[in-house]
Amino acid sequence: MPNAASTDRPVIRIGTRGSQLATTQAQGIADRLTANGHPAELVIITTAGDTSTAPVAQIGVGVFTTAIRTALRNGECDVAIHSYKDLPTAPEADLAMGAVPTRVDPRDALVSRGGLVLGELPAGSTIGTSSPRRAAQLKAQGLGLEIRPLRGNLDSRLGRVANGELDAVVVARAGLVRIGRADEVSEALDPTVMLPAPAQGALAVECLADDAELVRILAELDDPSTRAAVDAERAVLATLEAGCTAPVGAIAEVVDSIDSDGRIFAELSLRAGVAAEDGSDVIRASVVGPVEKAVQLGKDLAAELLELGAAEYVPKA
Ligand SMILES: NCc1[nH]cc(CCC(=O)O)c1CC(=O)O
Repeated sequence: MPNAASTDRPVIRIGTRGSQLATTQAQGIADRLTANGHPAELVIITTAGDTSTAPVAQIGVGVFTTAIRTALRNGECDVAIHSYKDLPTAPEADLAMGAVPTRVDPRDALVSRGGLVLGELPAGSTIGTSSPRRAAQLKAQGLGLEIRPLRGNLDSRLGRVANGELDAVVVARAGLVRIGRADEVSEALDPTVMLPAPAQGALAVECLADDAELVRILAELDDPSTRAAVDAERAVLATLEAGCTAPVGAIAEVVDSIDSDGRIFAELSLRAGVAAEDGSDVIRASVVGPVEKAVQLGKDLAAELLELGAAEYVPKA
């Protein structure tokens, strides 16, 4: 039975990429909307990122997201779902971030043949990633690993370990969780070793800003803690004027703090870093502050990174 929030609106059409990962995460949102009394279905949209296997650094910003936003603006769908980390940081005045649902594990994951953890991989092991952020942080570990390019869907990336082409790959753990393959993770990489991409593991659920009814419906799916964390992480990226392929990592979490009277209150803990592409240096900084100051915390932390020399390692977006 539809609940009190139900409306007479036609079925909500959710635009998503067609990969197994994308459709799984979009179906999760469709199911939640339907359960809330707002029937929803998926509309598959092909993006430049799906039709090219060139490194994202070459195809450019927005490869996975532009086509979905265009479909939203053209009325081919009512809602656009993106992996939040794929979204450019530039604001879009005609679009609303209707919901940032509770994120899954933001960490990167090592998937290696034989289940070896990072510290067990022998020097000379080949490790697949086309992400400058992952490559730089792996090189900074000084383990003598050989970085190899890696694109394609999750299934084909993992396949290159299984078929012996590579000794290991690094991918977002969230992707593996969403497609039900978290058991293949050899090691969830701690952020002190590998800072994840800003917004990794989070979804962006957008609609047109002037669709007030849909803005209200989507708000039911919002997780304010995830939204604050992602806002802080992306403020770091935006302030550094770095693109999604820059060697910039950031992770924020809402944590419990305790005041001088012993009262527990929520704060936002934010860590971020910028790595030299060759792994010769990683500049890191961290801050803890009010959750409602998420964006300012991110801006301030980026300013601190710049003071520490980050600009040298950040290619302009
Ligand atoms: N850049 C592609 C991309 N966009 C989102 C994810 C994973 C899931 C997520 O972070 O939400 C991936 C794959 C990866 O980085 O391994």
